[in-house]
Amino acid sequence: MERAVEINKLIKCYEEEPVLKDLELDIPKGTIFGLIGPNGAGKSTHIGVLTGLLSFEGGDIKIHGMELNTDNELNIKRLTASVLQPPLLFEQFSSLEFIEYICEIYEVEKEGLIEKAYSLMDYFDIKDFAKIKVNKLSSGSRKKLAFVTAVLLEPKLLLLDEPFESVDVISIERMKNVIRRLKNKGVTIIVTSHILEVVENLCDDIAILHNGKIKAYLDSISRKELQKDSSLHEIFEKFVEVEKKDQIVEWL
Ligand SMILES: Nc1ncnc2c1ncn2[C@@H]1O[C@H](COP(=O)(O)OP(=O)(O)OP(=O)(O)O)[C@@H](O)[C@H]1O
Repeated sequence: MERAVEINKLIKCYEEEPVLKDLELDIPKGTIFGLIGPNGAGKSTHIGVLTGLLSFEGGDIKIHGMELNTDNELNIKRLTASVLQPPLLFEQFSSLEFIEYICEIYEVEKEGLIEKAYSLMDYFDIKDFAKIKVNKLSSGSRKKLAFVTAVLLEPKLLLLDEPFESVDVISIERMKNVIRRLKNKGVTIIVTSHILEVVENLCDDIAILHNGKIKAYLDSISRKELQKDSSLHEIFEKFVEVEKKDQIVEWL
């Protein structure tokens, strides 16, 4: 099976403190891949490294067979789009100006772009904000604007860091519909989320990240086997070795 992402012995440190530790991970092309893990596990760091925004100290990463380094940076950027947490937006632009600006940088075909942008904004109920400055948007609308922009870039690899956070249930369903549509077109989608129900129902493969390493990689076959007896929640608890706390704090 062809790989969208191949990660070999990845080390990422903040101030010499390792956060990702010899991380190994291969993600097949055309899958919706869910990365889950407790707070501070390193999920956003992992996404940041894949976008090229964060440097790393050791190991190697290949995206569509290309080594992630300065030589290939531009080619890899052309393949990928991302929604970061918090989303990276330009505050003084209107929503539509932001979309147009990012699409111009990515050299997206101009013909029909505005129509496409309006139809996606309409689908996510943010069309009325097209001429409104980004700094006036609610956090859910900011997420949706970042998502719409990323989709308009027509990436082969879409990196989504907590795309559903702050987003209402109707729009979460619509985001899932768009993600599935992209998968059917051959796009690989990497998504982090704390909402296990969404991950469970959306993703093909799921990996559990804990203490800077992949503790479990659940593909469709191992998921079927494991989920015969346990929920994803239980599997998560097992792999992140959740400390049992039977009592709530005494003073409460
Ligand atoms: N810029 C930074 N400088 C120093 N340490 C950082 C920085 N960013 C993240 N960290 C640390 O790296 C670790 C991993 O953080 P990261 O945000 O990647 O985790 P996460 O799994 O995305 O967490 P969450 O689920 O809470 O969003 C944490 O211990 C965090 O404190």
